[in-house]
Amino acid sequence: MEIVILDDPGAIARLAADTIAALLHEKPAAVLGLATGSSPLSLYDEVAARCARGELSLAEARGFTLDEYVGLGAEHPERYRNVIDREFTSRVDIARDAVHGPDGLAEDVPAACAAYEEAMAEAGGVDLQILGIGTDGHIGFNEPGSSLASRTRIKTLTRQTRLDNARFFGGDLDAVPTHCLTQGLGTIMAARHIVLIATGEEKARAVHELAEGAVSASWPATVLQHHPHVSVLLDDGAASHLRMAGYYRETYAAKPGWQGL
Ligand SMILES: N[C@@H]1[C@@H](O)[C@H](O)[C@@H](COP(=O)(O)O)O[C@@H]1O
Repeated sequence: MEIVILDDPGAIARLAADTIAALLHEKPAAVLGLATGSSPLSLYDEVAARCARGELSLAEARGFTLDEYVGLGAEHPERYRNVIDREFTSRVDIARDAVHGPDGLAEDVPAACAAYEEAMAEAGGVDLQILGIGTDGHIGFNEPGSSLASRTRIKTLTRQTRLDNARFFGGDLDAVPTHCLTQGLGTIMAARHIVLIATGEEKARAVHELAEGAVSASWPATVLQHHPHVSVLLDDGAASHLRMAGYYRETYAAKPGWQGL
């Protein structure tokens, strides 16, 4: 796991966008794993700006989102399918039908989850997975207690996650769905490269557990310690509980500029 601490949020977005650009240069039809939440927004802005300037094309790329609320109507602005269209798909040149997400309105939920796993496998798996992290250490919507080997399935959201996400629902906790479909931890672990972005002090405890805690379902993101290629991009606030912050800073500062994540 490589920990990169950058004070400037723009630098985090540029570094993550450089990583996407390098991948697309090698493999124009790359499969991107897309995350919702506020953490990747400046990255999506950066990718959209590069596409607008003609520096980057996602015309052949494909995308799979991590998760989806259960039961939000097709037109609901917070339905993750709509969020990802608004924040990403509609702003870059990726084909709209090349971006997929779990079906939160499916009648047969287990079948929809299995179909989603199959679609990802058929696409050849995710090349680069963008991740955020919840304050309780969840990734996707894999709440504490999630099996480290889990695959796409229905989950009950914790009260903490619903409280955290109430800001997207006008501050109304009751408006936040109670259930979601999410790629499992095992599904996320199958991605070839994972770039996790966390900013702000409210993420500091979760980031400490992710990088320096014991691997445990109590802090689901700790499963990433078993992944061979994870890049964790942090600002000072999110890095503020890291015991080894000085070491991570020195290590990254000494890294040759040509070497990507
Ligand atoms: N399902 C999403 C996660 O994918 C995201 O990482 C997390 C953190 O969100 P934010 O980036 O807004 O802090 O929130 C939600 O629960």
